[in-house]
Amino acid sequence: MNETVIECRDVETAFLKSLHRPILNQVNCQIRRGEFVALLGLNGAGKSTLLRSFVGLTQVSRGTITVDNIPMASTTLPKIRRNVGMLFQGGGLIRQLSAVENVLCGRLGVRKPWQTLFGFPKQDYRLALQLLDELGLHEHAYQKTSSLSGGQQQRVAIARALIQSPQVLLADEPITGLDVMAAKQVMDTLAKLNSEHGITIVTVLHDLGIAAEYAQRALVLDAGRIVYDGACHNLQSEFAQIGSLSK
Ligand SMILES: Nc1ncnc2c1ncn2[C@@H]1O[C@H](COP(=O)(O)OP(=O)(O)OP(=O)(O)O)[C@@H](O)[C@H]1O
Repeated sequence: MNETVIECRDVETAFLKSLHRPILNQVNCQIRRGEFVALLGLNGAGKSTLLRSFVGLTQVSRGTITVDNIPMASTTLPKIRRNVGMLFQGGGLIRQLSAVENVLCGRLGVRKPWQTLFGFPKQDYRLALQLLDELGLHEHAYQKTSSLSGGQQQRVAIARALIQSPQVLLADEPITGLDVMAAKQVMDTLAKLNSEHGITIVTVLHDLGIAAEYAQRALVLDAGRIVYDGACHNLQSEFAQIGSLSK
């Protein structure tokens, strides 16, 4: 539990004239294996930028990021990305493809083009269907994702991230725009992946109550800096001055 899986040391992005500051400003943080961490902060605080930096999608001008003790660099990125799955804001599904086809897209990075020329290998299909089954989407496997509800789409996106068997799952606002029931299903799914499969979860959230319910630790960002790193149960009183972080 105490093993560090992601570490940021003095991470800084380039100075942005429009913001009069770097998006990330001397960020230091650690994510430990098996944790469920909520990234919180007001709009524009830098949450998504920090989350994306954990998989090398943010250009960092200073400082270091290590994942599983591997320093992030262009040469190490493929190895790092094999172990870290990402759930993008809005899910990022291909709407005209079925749920199972979207999940299979998660295998594109590990399959050579010739291996998918005539369709994905049977074992990939079996795994994709098994994941959809585990996430309660068995009956929807062959349905176009455009016809699924928001919560179902988000679970397809989770299955797509899981097909590469990541040890860490990063989720950028996974419940934004979902109704209460769908949001609960998605958060319960992330909680189950964390508690039953030991997957480390780092998720951007806007709701302090949901963070307190699901996460063990919160990192709160303000103007590109981490202003709080600690337990979730006190968040409401701790951040009363900025009220709810909800959009
Ligand atoms: N590529 C970019 N070029 C210029 N500005 C950017 C870029 N990416 C992000 N920003 C700006 O940096 C700030 C932080 O963006 P980021 O998306 O990380 O914030 P956030 O905390 O996730 O916000 P939200 O809650 O609104 O999603 C914002 O003001 C955003 O407009």
